[in-house]
Amino acid sequence: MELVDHLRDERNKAQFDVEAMKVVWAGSPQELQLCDRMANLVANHPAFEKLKRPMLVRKELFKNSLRKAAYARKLVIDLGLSEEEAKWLRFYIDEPTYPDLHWGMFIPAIEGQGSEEQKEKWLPLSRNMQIIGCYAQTEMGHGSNVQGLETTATFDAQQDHFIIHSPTLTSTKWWPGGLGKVSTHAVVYARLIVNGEFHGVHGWYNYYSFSFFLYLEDHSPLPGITVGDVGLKFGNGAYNTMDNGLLRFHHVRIPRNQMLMRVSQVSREGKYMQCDDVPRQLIYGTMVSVRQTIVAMVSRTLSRAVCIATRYSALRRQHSSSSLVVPCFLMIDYQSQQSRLFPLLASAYAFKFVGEWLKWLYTDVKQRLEANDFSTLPEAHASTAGLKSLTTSATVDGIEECMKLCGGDGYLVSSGLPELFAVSVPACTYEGDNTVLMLQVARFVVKTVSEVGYKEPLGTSSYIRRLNTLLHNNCLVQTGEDWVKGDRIVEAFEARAARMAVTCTQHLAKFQDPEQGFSELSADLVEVAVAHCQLIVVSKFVEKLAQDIPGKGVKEALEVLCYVYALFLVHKHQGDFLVTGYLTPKQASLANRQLRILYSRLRPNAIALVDAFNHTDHYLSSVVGRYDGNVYPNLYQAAFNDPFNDSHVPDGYHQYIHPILNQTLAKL
Ligand SMILES: Cc1cc2nc3c(=O)[nH]c(=O)nc-3n(C[C@H](O)[C@H](O)[C@H](O)COP(=O)(O)OP(=O)(O)OC[C@H]3O[C@@H](n4cnc5c(N)ncnc54)[C@H](O)[C@@H]3O)c2cc1C
Repeated sequence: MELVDHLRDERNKAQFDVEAMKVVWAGSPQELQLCDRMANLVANHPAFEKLKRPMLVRKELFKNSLRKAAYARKLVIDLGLSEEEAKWLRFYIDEPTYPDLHWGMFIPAIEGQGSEEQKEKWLPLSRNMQIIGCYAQTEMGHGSNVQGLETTATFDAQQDHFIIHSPTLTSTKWWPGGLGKVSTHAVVYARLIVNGEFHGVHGWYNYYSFSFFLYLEDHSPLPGITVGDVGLKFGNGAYNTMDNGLLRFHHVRIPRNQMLMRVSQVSREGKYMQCDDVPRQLIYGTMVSVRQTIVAMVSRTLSRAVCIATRYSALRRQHSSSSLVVPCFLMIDYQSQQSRLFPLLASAYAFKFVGEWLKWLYTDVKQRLEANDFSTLPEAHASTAGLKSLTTSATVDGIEECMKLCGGDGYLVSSGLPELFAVSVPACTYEGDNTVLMLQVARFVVKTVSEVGYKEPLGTSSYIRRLNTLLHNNCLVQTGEDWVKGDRIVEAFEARAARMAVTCTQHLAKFQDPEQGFSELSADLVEVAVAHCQLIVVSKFVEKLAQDIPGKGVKEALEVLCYVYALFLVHKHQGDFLVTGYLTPKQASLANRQLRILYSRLRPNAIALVDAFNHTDHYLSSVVGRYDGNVYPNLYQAAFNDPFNDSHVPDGYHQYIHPILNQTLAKL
């Protein structure tokens, strides 16, 4: 049968070289090739089928995910895949499972916090997956409040052991992925008690981590350990493939050398020592690394939702208001649809580029830390925390919007969007609750503002050096075209962020107790942090455009996306820009008018821009987002693929419907 491309006309409208844009999106020709290879390896392997996943009950679902993880491991071994290739293989399998935590948290924790000897012992075992580990920090009563962690590790000098104990119900380790059923080992965070003295109660990095066995040979828990799964989570399929666990200790003894001892140690005699040559700040480096990975991945998640909604919008026809009989309008041609969809398309690209920059930042910070230079650490920490928060929140909201953009069919599991939403929501919570992270960013920004004059702001906060100019010079825009200039846009975001930060800093100064002030103004402080982070995203997009970008029309298409992203934010947050006095109402309205012009320039490129994400149909797993656009026959078929349609007579029909029809309910 001849394959028909229902989106061919849309693809023909593209004004840029899609293959060149694929390279820009992937980061390099090598990355494109790598991702393409791994995506197709997964798409063509029967073990990684995923359409039935939302129909499975938890136990079947979990077994299915274990099967996939085993096949993935087998492929890694059989094909001799590198760690980088294996990472992309797992990504395209598209199912949260224990290896995510094993590779993403357990191994980095040992690498970052284990002594050389411990690394030599545990890393080969971990990398061969002869042991499987998880990362157990959160407790039932203490998530964001890491200072409150209650699990204790008491040193027993006589036996050269630590005794790990959960003194209260609220000290139960709660949520760690991979812990519930699979992990043989855990890195557990606990308060260290040596000679009756607590060590480290002043911050999360003062907690101590221990890596040890949880199970006996037959996979029954070691004596004193209670372990299990926290229970069913939101959504069908979604994050339920992961065994997020609970863990309690009843005076569990582990050898002293199970404490991760790179940063501090306890000697055989029970002497606690900080290792002077290894800075504790190194642990921040791990956080920066994990969060920058989240930002890198989340742009792909948003791109996936946007790809589905854009393709469906470019296929589905509606009636025009003048003719209610002849369907003529494509959904994508409604201005209102464009004003909801195109900013999300632009956001996916914006987040991709800021993710690339974060990757660079992490490498830079790592090199500096190794050379004992901590000068950029606070700024790097604030940037990664803030961008993790900003991008994951926007992505989750964006997926929900994409669902609505597809109308009723977006709500069907077969659209791929409900499960994508359900699996993505927790990214707003894990690795730091997004609001709590924004408050940390706000602290950093306010501190930077208050130190102006005697401490030089660095990197992404260097705009604060020009505080005077930013506070007093208002926007110079006179025409709509004035809005599509990179330096003007960046200056607008700088002025807004600087003015909001200064106002908040002044309000905080009125409080005698700074912490009380911080608490009372926390809602405003979050907005300061959002303004600071949006400035980072906008300025990194503008910086990207200053680079040499090959390919016919590619740079021009990206310019449109950049200004759509920025002007959409100006429009959405125009209250900030107006209240701070930087913009006049006329300038705000010019921005909005220019945004509409940009939407019309983006329109012909819309399908090509989502094709440039290079997503396979397997990865999208969406009937309405298929590459060929052949939606309706497949949507119809998907309904009949649901086992619920196996029979016309559902279970319970005779028992509960007949009595109503036959008027025999009295016998029920
Ligand atoms: C799917 C999933 C996987 C996870 N995986 C792991 C894992 O592998 N290992 C692990 O150790 N943990 C894991 N976690 C736990 C996760 O790290 C915590 O859920 C997270 O730190 C938030 O803590 P919490 O749930 O206690 O929420 P809370 O901290 O209780 O937050 C609840 C609400 O209070 C607000 N809030 C909290 N503190 C403040 C404050 N100071 N100021 C203002 N508002 C505040 C928050 O914004 C939020 O709205 C996972 C969680 C999920 C959902």
